[in-house]
Amino acid sequence: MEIPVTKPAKRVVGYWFNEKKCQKFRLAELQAECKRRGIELVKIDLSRPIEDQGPFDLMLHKLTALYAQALSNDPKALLAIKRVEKYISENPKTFIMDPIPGVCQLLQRDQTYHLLQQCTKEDDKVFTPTYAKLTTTDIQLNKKLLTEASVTFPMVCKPVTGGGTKEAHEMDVVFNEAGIAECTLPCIAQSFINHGAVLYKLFVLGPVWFVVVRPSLKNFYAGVDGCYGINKLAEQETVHFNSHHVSKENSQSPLNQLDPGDEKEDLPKADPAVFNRIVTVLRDELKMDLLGIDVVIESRYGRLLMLMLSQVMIQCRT
Ligand SMILES: Nc1ncnc2c1ncn2[C@@H]1O[C@H](COP(=O)(O)OP(=O)(O)OP(=O)(O)O)[C@@H](O)[C@H]1O
Ligand SMILES: O=P(O)(O)O[C@H]1[C@H](OP(=O)(O)O)[C@@H](OP(=O)(O)O)[C@@H](O)[C@@H](O)[C@@H]1OP(=O)(O)O
Repeated sequence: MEIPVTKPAKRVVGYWFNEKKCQKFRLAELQAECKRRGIELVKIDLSRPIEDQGPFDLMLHKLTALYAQALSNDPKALLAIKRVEKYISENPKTFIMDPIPGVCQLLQRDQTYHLLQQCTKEDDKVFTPTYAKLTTTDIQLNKKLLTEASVTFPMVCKPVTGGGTKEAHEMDVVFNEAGIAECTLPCIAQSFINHGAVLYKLFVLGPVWFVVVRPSLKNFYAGVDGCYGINKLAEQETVHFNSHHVSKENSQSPLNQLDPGDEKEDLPKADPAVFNRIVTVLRDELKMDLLGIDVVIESRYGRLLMLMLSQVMIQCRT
C-alpha cells in the first residue's frame, strides 16, 4: 500500500509596509521565492476590513508612519490602525511581527531613551546619553530641566516622535539655551557625544544580527567653532540637519567630515561581545525581532553609547 505524502500546509503571510520599502524589497521576486517555499505573501489592504483578507499565519508590518500620523489625529491613519488592532485582538493565533506595544514605544523618543537608560544601568560598558524633554523656549525653565537631567552642551535636539515622517529625522545641534528657540518644540534634547563621525548600526533579525559601519556627525565642541578657533559659547550657531543626510550608507555632507584637528584621533575598537549583549537585552525587553540599534563609541573615553533604537526592516538575501 502506498503511503500518502502529506505536503506541509501552506503558510499565509499578510504584510504591510510603505511603497518605498515594497520597491526596495523587490516584492515580485520575494513573492516568487516565498511561493517556492510554500508561503503565500498577501499585501494587506488597510482601506478595508482585514478579516476579509486573511486568515494569516503571520502578520509582518512596518506601520510606524501610520502610527505617527495617528498621533496627529489623521482620520485615515486612525481607521487603518483600528482595523489592524481589531484583527490582532480577534486572531490571537496570528504571529505579529513585531508586537504593536514595542513599535509604539519606539515611536516616542522619550520612552525609547528611558528604556535604554533602564537597560544599561547595570552595565559598566554601555550607556545612553543623558536627555530631557523640552516644551517651551523659556530659557530659565530649560536651564533647570537640562541641569536636573545632567544634559550638557552641545546637545542634539530631536523631534519627540522618532520615526514615520521626514520631519522625525530633522534635528539640531544646539550650543546654548538661546539656540533652543530655533528647534521645533516639543523636542528631546540629548547630550552630544563626540565619536569621530563613526556610527555602528546593529541590524537585528530575530536571533541573528549584524553590524554595518556608517558615516555620522563630526565632533562638536561647546565654545569652539569648528576649525575657526574659539569663540563664545553664547555666539555659537545652531546646526540644522536631517539624520538621513548624514548617516546613510552613502551620505556625503560637510557635517560628517571630521575637522582637521580630529582626523588623526585613534578611535577605540568595537567589541562584538558588547554588541551581542546590547542586542540580547533589547530583544528580550521589547519582545521584538526587527530592530535597528544606533551605537557610537565615545572618542576620548571609549564608552559605548546607544543613540537610537527603531523598528527596522531589512532585506537579507542568500
Ligand atoms: N547624542 C548624540 N551624540 C552625537 N551624535 C548624535 C547624537 N544623537 C544623534 N547623533 C547623530 O545624529 C544621527 C541621527 O540620530 P538618531 O539616530 O537619533 O536619528 P534617527 O533619525 O532617529 O535615526 P534613524 O535614521 O536610525 O531612524 C546619528 O546617526 C548621529 O550621527
Ligand atoms: O530608508 P530606509 O528604507 O533604509 O529605512 C529607514 C526607515 O524608513 P522606512 O521604514 O520608511 O523605509 C526609517 O523608518 P522611520 O524611522 O522613518 O519609520 C528608519 O528606521 C531608518 O533607520 C531606516 O534607515 P536605515 O537606518 O535602515 O538606513
